[in-house]
Amino acid sequence: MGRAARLMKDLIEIKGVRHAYTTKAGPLPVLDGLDISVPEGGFAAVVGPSGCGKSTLTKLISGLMKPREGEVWLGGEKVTGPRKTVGMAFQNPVMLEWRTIMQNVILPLEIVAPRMPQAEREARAMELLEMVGLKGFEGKRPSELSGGMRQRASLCRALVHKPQVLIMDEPFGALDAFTREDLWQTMRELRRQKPFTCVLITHDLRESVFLGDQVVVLSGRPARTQFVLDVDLPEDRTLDVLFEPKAQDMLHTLRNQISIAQGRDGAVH
Ligand SMILES: Nc1ncnc2c1ncn2[C@@H]1O[C@H](COP(=O)(O)OP(=O)(O)OP(=O)(O)O)[C@@H](O)[C@H]1O
Repeated sequence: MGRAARLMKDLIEIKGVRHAYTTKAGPLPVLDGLDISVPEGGFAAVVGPSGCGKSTLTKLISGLMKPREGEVWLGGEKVTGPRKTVGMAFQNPVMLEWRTIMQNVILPLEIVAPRMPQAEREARAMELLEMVGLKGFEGKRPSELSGGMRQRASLCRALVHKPQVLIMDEPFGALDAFTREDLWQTMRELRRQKPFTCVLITHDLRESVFLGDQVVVLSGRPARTQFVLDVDLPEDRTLDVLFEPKAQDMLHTLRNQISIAQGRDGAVH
């Protein structure tokens, strides 16, 4: 975790979480002993084998589901239901085509702050749209934007109500490599300008190291916290950092941990 984050209290605490889904074939254990702490302003990237329970984890943090065992705490309060203080972004940003980009971005404010004047809502949205490079596109319809631009707009929408926590489930997974790297930099810039606490689910180890200040590796299903990597890289990192030996070592360690999680022998394959 970063130096600033290290000094602060934990905003997200996941303690001994176990969860199983009820299926026709009986209970399907998905999480089996998850412990994750994210300090205020921290960024946890979560990686793990396919189907190990990463999306389930996002639902537990956001309060959309309750764990069968264990506890999830957010800002000193136990999570027992959906929270207004959480923002979410997914792989496929669902934008309403009959609304403009501006109208899509202010949507969460219409729900969580119904009495906020429209001008204030739009000012907040505009500030974010400018920060992600979408100034001038606020009047367009979602279909008039590229996939990367839609994902930028979706990040603005996830942040417009100033959530305590941003939860992202594979938000850059469907983008081409260059657009993805652009968005990584946008993410870091957004956090530099307006700090927030973040949990990112990803399959991309480079992304986890570039964006995270800790990388949590989950084991295969039922998942437990297998390994936590402290990403001790400069706060003002650029993409070049990924080519440096320190980052390469981290990527190598993570690759080995994923192999272990997949039930292999720990060697790089
Ligand atoms: N509502 C549900 N009912 C029953 N089983 C479910 C339900 N939701 C998820 N599962 C199962 O739980 C397991 C974990 O699902 P989850 O989506 O959390 O994994 P994941 O790690 O996010 O997957 P991926 O890496 O493929 O995106 C999967 O085997 C999935 O089929």
